[in-house]
Amino acid sequence: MREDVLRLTAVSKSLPGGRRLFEGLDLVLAAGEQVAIRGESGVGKSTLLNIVAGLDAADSGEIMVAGRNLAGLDETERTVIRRDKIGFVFQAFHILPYLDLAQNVAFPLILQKIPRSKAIARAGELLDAVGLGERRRSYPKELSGGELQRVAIARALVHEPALILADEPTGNLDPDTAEQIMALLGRSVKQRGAAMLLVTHSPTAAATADRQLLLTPHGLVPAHG
Ligand SMILES: Nc1ncnc2c1ncn2[C@@H]1O[C@H](COP(=O)(O)OP(=O)(O)OP(=O)(O)O)[C@@H](O)[C@H]1O
Repeated sequence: MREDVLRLTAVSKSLPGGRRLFEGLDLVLAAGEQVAIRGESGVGKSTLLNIVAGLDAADSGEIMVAGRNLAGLDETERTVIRRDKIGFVFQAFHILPYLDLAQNVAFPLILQKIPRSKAIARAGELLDAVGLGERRRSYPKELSGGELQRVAIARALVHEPALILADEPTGNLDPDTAEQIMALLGRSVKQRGAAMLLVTHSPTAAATADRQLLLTPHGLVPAHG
């Protein structure tokens, strides 16, 4: 039996001032599964993604990513999990301005010490998949917000991560491009037996997931439409 890609057990988080964001949160993502999380602005959706990524700490509870318990790891080991197992599509794109698009997309592979020519070739394939293959030698400042979003998606998929964390991945995209991007993310998840945790306010993007959940201060509850 395959292990779950992500398992959260009784995760709680309060803000520095003491306000409790969420309490006793449980969630399991099986291989091949896409889960959308919705919820009011400020309820803690982005914070939850940061906790799963090991970029923020929960107050209590257990977070298992690809069979590894984040709490049992030191910062170096957490960095390796982030680098090898997770693909990020976050609101701040973190696209590096001094690298061209192919170099940006290849970056996760370069960090894994994949030979440069192979990494750049693979980045080109991903840029083709998001419709930016012709722009591979362009620099980020020459791109629109929606194009940068697509570069971030190509980079999130290039190293075939077990877990994709996506925060409003279609936020800057027109409806047609958004649909194509969600289909690309979905295919990538299903074909490889990866999993995706998607945070979005968009009912259309959320509807592409296998399950929709609502984040509330009392935990995650099933959401509909
Ligand atoms: N470092 C911090 N210190 C204090 N408060 C913080 C910090 N980071 C986030 N917050 C607060 O935590 C709450 C949850 O923020 P978060 O970004 O997780 O919400 P969200 O559900 O993703 O919201 P949105 O839908 O608007 O993006 C907000 O009230 C925010 O102001």
